[in-house]
Amino acid sequence: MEFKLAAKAAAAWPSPAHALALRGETGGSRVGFAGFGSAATGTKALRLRAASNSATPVAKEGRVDQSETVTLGSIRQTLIKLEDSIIFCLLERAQYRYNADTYDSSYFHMDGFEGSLVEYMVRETEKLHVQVLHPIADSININKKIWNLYFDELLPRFAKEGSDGNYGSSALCDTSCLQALSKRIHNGKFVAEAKFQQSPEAYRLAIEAQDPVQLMELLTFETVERAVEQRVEVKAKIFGQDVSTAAPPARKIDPSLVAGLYRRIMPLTKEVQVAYLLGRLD
Ligand SMILES: O=C(O)C(=O)C[C@]1(C(=O)O)C=C[C@@H](O)C=C1
Repeated sequence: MEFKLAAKAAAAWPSPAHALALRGETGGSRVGFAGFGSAATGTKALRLRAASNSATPVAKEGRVDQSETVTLGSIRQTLIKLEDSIIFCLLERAQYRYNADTYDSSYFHMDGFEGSLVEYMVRETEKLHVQVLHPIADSININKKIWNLYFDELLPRFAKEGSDGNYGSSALCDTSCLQALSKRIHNGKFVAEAKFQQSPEAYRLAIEAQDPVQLMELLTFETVERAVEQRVEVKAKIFGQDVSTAAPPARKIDPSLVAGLYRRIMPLTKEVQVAYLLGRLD
């Protein structure tokens, strides 16, 4: 499968020379990366074999949480904590080179599995989570877009070119990054539930009209978004500072990349919110 960079993203981030290496290597869409899994250490010619490790389904309860735990304030605090998780995941991955073989299915062999090491790792670490939301939440999953965002737009911009042989570690870090991004973006379901509970009448009209544009206007807070961008850039500067170097300190990752990433994350979080709200009265 071949992917194209979104024009918006290309404007936000410079295109690296090795981005082209991604074409055709990241086509996995059979993913849902909510869980966490085991590590594998790579070698140049990957001939990895592992026991099948399917996640055990967890019973789901399709009920709406009407308690005070779903408040906009508390969910925004969760989103702020997830910023740290995302930045630390990116910093972990940035210590390895791009390692193209991690994404090349011809370098990875597993009986009964067609795909790359990273696709295998993500699939095997997948888990189901219990939710306390309206049942519509279960049908909303934009992991394919998150996969494309990470592998097409983000990773080639922050991973150094070339290979260092750490394919398993790279795949493990990629899996953690995808999980953190997925968790953050799908938390939009909780944000939307909190907003609905806070102003049910305003949202009810837009939901009954099945009007995604009006819903998008209602749930958007530009000042909050600008504050998020500024905060994550500052965090990336501080967390990614290499203290072993003399002034000016070297950065393990370009802080503007993280701000750029959030300019892509927030619209996806809002997309999840709109999808949730459109089905909220079903
Ligand atoms: O804080 C909110 O109200 C959110 O909906 C979250 C979020 C975000 O993704 O950070 C998304 C939309 C808003 O415009 C502001 C911020």
